[in-house]
Amino acid sequence: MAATAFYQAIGTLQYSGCFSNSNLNQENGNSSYRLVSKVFNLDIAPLRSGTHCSRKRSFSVIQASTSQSTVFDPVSSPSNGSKSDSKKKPSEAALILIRHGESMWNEKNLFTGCVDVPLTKKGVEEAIEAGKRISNIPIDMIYTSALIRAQMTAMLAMTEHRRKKVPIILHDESEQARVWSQIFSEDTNKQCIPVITAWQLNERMYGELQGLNKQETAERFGKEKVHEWRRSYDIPPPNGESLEMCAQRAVAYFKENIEPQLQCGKNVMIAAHGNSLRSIIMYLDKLTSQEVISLELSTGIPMLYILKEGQFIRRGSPVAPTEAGVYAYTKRLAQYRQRLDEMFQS
Ligand SMILES: O=C(O)[C@@H](CO)OP(=O)(O)O
Repeated sequence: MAATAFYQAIGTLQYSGCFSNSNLNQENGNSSYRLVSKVFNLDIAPLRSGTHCSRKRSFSVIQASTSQSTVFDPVSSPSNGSKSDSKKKPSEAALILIRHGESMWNEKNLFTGCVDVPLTKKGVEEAIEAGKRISNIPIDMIYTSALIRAQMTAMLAMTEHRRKKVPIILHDESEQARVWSQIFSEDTNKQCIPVITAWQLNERMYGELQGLNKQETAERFGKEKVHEWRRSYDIPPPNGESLEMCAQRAVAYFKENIEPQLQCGKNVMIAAHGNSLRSIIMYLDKLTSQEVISLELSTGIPMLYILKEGQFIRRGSPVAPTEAGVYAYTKRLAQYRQRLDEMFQS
């Protein structure tokens, strides 16, 4: 892979500012550039298969299948190991974070928050492009917010995944919804990826700014004030949520529901929003409330983390599916890709 290509791709994350004066660990060190060197370093630590992970909620037949790793899958994801090592504790899982593609209110420069706005055509294209970038990375479970722009992004991205499993939204809003969305074929279940929607992953509620133009609001209230509302950690916009308040629900949800899946070896994708993901990244990267101020996420750019021996390691953004080096982040991911290559010969 040309290093410049990676620099360009990672640059679009606008993710460097927060590292320039941070005390992050070596993996996450000063800006994206340390990530670049990491891409070429093969991590050959042996991966163990996942133990069975119990889900808190019951999701009928699909749920059962997501926890059955003993069923033979010709391209099983790294979390689904062989019978012989199924008792060992998993030591690694992939976590993909994607901010939704451009929404129709991003395009109009309006504060959006919890208003449920769909993607633009550009946002659709960004989601598909994001899908190409993660098409060789195993995904066992998907979490999205309750908002359509995040759900569209997840679904569109999955149309590009080489494994061709079908993402299925698990409806558990009522007993009837659960019963009526059951699947009665175990074979079909094995080809599905459960998608869990959670309001806790929603964009932060922007209060009385929702629907206002960002530029006009800055002219009216002053640039500094609006920047404070948009990026400070603990100052909420009028009648809205601060990032701290958003973190209280989003990070709590992550810790309670998503992290246990990763610890069980499940590979997870989260499609969510600028601020709910900023709060989760703040937790993963151990950013301070000062550092998070300059953390900006672009629309539709996937970011990969590896959970390994209890630590989240940020691996940056996969560049393109054709770049072999990108998928050699770990031996386990490289093996997954190799199996896909062998199976689909593309
Ligand atoms: O309007 C919003 O909901 C968010 C994300 O688009 O905006 P900001 O970048 O100001 O947090």
